[in-house]
Amino acid sequence: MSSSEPVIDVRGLGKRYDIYDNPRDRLKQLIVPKLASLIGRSRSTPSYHREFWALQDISFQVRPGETLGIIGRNGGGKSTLLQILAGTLAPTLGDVTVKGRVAALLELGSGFNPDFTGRENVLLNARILGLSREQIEASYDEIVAFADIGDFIDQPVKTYSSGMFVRLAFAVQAHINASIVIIDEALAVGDVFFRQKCYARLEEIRASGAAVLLVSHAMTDIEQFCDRAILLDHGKMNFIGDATEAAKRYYQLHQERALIAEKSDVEADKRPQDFGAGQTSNFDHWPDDENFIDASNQIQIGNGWAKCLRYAVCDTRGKRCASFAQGDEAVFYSEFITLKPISVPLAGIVLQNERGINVHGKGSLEHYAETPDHIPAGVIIQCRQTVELKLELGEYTFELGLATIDGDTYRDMSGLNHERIFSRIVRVCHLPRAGIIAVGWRPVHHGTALTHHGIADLPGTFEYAFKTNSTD
Ligand SMILES: Nc1ncnc2c1ncn2[C@@H]1O[C@H](COP(=O)(O)OP(=O)(O)OP(=O)(O)O)[C@@H](O)[C@H]1O
Repeated sequence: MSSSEPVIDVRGLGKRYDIYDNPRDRLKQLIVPKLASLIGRSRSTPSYHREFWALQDISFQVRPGETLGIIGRNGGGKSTLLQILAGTLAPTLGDVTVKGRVAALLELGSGFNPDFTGRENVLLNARILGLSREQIEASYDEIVAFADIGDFIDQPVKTYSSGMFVRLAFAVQAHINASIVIIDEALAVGDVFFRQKCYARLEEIRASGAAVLLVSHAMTDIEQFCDRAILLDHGKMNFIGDATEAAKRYYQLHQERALIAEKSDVEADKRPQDFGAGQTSNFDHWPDDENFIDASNQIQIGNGWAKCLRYAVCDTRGKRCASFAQGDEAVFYSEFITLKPISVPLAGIVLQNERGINVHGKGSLEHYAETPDHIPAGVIIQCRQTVELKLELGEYTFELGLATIDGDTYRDMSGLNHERIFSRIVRVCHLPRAGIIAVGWRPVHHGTALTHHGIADLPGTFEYAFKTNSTD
């Protein structure tokens, strides 16, 4: 198979479910048409169900070595699509071509027999998945080592914890030399060490030329692991393309839904506060115009409530700067204008390294910045954010964004968990490719040139104590 030939080819896929309000209707639907045809009245048979299209007009291709993310809000159709690709569900419309052996990490361990030992299940499962006796023998030790469940391998799997069960099931699927690997949130289970191991293994599988399909609600996984992603919304393909872009659109979609609820919060009768109209800036220092980048030439993804006017990255003297020494302070300035009234503004930046990994994302929310609860339309929001660049040497791209959240949530944040807060945030304006900064060596007179090794310099302490060894 040439590397450009797709291993998955989906064209015009549709999946319809027939919804019955009660079991009696289901029975009627089964019997009445048959009776009607017996008495020659099949044309006027009533229908006892509603049609629901879980997937509509889905078309895409996946090539060997590619990782495709599938994202979407709950009920978007992700699992339905994966089940069709895995062959456990039939499509209603369209053509689905899947070439090669499929490892489906959907309901992990569903093929295991609870009374058999782990060892027996591995052998049985691998056989069912199409491995020959020789292939099983060749990979058996690797599977057991990967699962890392110790002596439990010789115990019946009904005695396993759910974590052990998943580890073993994942281990089998990850070693069957599949040409397509389908994963539905399977990696959300297990501890962080096991997840890291799973991702490392998936990288190997992908490097060996297999195609990987990954469903996840964790956009960081999608952005870091996938080349492209499909965004499903109510069963339709809202977007297919670059994974980072898909993740952004996922959030945007999320906000557009939250927007309706949010709008009622921001009432026109809320009196605008004094926003210092006519002043150049409320800050003691604001860089001169020549330091700013005009944001109207930049890509801005937004919901129309505000737009970014301009921004600047400066050194501590307020001069435009794109190249810093490790540990220097960078100052990010930005100006947004509100086009509609918004609640509490949440502005911030995200720094990504050369591998596209978010190494730092922070803003007014995490800094608990002082802000009014309501900002009317027509106000220029000025932001100044400092970041100590205690980072690995290298180039970093930065993103800028403005979001909003209702005042009650902002004030009650300490009592709410992250998910709760996050679900109430409406993303207003986002500049995904605002610019690049470089972090280089710090010229040193004494001490070490590098402040740390690795991506981040984490706050911490180190102490020594010395004592004489009294046994000598
Ligand atoms: N057997 C079924 N009968 C009727 N409707 C169904 C059936 N299975 C799924 N659906 C509906 O199809 C839609 C898509 O479901 P699916 O499970 O594929 O979504 P999903 O994107 O995987 O959601 P989640 O993120 O919550 O897992 C949902 O509205 C769901 O209620």
